[in-house]
Amino acid sequence: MTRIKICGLTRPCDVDYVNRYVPDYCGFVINVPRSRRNVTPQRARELAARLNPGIVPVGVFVDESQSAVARLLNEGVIAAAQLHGAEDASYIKELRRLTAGTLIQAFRVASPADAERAAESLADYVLLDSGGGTGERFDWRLAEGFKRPFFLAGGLGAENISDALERLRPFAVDMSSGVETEGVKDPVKIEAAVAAVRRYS
Ligand SMILES: O=C(O)c1ccccc1NCC(=O)[C@H](O)[C@H](O)COP(=O)(O)O
Repeated sequence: MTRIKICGLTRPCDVDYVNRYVPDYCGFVINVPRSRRNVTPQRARELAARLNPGIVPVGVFVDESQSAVARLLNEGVIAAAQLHGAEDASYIKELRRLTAGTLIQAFRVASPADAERAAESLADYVLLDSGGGTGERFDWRLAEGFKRPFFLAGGLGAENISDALERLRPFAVDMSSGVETEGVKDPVKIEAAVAAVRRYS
């Protein structure tokens, strides 16, 4: 069954929405001030404490120090870290030394070389994306036949999910903009997106 991640939760009611529709993962964008979905580590703690224990909390980071990422993993605030910056193999090796948490490395896929780099990642999973929370799709032809389990992200929502699953067979789909209305999470869109994945699976 294809896993589902709903990313970019910022408010207690967003957590209530995912608790209601139960995706497999949810994401908090932590310490990324340029993001409108940014939350502080303390806010992430409060939101994660409200989360259904059956949903895996993921921290989304951009070039955060390994010690700060490991602290949130080792405290159990998050169970996985999604790395969305320029983190390289040495960064991941050091992070692995500090924590046993699951690591997801995000790649912006704009060329075949990007997909090749992603395939070599030392992380547990890779996430193929157009950017980070942009609501835009990348050229899916670049992910056809991708050789390891991956999260598919970028411009996904209830309307294009079955096409994505049919073509690319990802391990998981990750949605943020596509389950928002006027910049905030929309429970009707979350319900529709989760149902679309479950229906297909
Ligand atoms: O959401 C953000 O603002 C963000 C900022 C910086 C790095 C990552 C960010 N988001 C990651 C995600 O929300 C998802 O992994 C993915 O990019 C979803 O994108 P989309 O559904 O296209 O909004």
